[in-house]
Amino acid sequence: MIFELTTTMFAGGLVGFSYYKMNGGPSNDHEKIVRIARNCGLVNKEGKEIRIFRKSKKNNYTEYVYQMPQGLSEKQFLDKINNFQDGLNIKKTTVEISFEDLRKINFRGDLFKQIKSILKKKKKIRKEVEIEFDGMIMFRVYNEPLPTMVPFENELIRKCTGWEVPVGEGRRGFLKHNFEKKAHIIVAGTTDFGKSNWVNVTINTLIKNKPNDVSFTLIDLKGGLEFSRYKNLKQVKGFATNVEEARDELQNAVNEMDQVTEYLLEKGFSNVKDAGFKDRHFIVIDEAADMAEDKECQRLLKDIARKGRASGLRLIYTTQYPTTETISSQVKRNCIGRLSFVLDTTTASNVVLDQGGAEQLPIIQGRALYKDIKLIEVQTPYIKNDIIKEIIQPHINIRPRKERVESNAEIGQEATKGRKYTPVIEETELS
Ligand SMILES: Nc1ncnc2c1ncn2[C@@H]1O[C@H](COP(=O)(O)OP(=O)(O)OP(=O)(O)O)[C@@H](O)[C@H]1O
Repeated sequence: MIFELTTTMFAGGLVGFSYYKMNGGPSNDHEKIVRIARNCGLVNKEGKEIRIFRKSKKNNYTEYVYQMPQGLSEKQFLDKINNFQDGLNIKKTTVEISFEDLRKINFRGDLFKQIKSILKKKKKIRKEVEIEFDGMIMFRVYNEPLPTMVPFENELIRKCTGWEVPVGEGRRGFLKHNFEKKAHIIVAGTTDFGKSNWVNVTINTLIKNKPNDVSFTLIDLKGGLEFSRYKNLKQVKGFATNVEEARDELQNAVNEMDQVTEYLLEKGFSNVKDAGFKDRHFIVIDEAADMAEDKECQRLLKDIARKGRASGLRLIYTTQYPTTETISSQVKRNCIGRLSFVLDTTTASNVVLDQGGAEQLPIIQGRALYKDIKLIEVQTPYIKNDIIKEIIQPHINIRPRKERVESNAEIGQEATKGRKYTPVIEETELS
């Protein structure tokens, strides 16, 4: 009896809601889009507004396509993306109660408590919007927002082959960056939004998938804390924590690059891939702004950015201060890969992505824009310290790097005979 009463009340609620909608309640998303555009001044001088051309429901979103009045631009709409998003989300809540929930009610127990706990399932829906121009202005309104957490797991590593690394979960699926296609990448973003985490995701994926072919030069100008855990890995060729050391390590990389280039020229190959070289050497710079004023570092970096691709060098260039001083035009031109977490200004976004957008990202750690043909919003994977520990542990070389380098250089020489190494295992705190 009570069950019938409850379900009747629920059904009555639904009817009431439909009646409310029919009689001028909240408008549908199409009407809201038109109204928001009008309120944002997206109307041309003749007073013409966007006009609906097509609406289509897809798997996880609805697409609204409008004719754009002459005189307006895609950029004007993109600049207002937050207005559209907020406008579509005003008071948008729903109660997720199924008949199954109602069936489970124990009518002999505390009914009030049980109904209260069902109502707690009330879920806030946050619709997210994408705007694109393709002759017409297109709004994609997604049913579900992007996740705010994508854990880095073995499954993600398995999705990457060769020199691919995870970029993140986008609205149309999982996105990867391929260092064979885009050799160098700029990673920018305001402090604390996920640059170092993404670099860790990249380093660990490469160590897992290419343990014998990958090598790194790690330049950590934020005091060495971020990369110290990798210092004694067999894959780490160079390690720098200040500008002087960075200069030396960059010079070593350039010397290696010149030798490889010479070999390629001699043998008539145009790049290491054609020559069948398996190795790739990643120069990872955490906070490039700290060497912006060092002329020698800048010269070496430009050289690597320009010639490194063909000779197997890969550049990962991160900064929280993207300006024309911290990212020189030559570095930028040669870093085709771009990933940006939230930035303060449109100007900063322009430096990294050649367009605005990063300044409008939601304030969510790990949320970023990846530049492909278009900008793609992603939630980057989050890697935990224990996973890093597990991946790198088998590769820690108990001899300090400097001695390893000397040892390599002396292989086959008399000098190595009877040499005593002191095994030093450096315990580093994982941040
Ligand atoms: N992909 C992610 N998903 C969820 N949370 C994340 C993600 N990436 C980073 N975070 C959170 O943000 C914090 C800061 O991340 P990270 O150190 O990578 O930022 P950063 O941009 O490198 O900052 P800084 O420029 O100060 O070094 C992390 O400790 C973590 O809590």
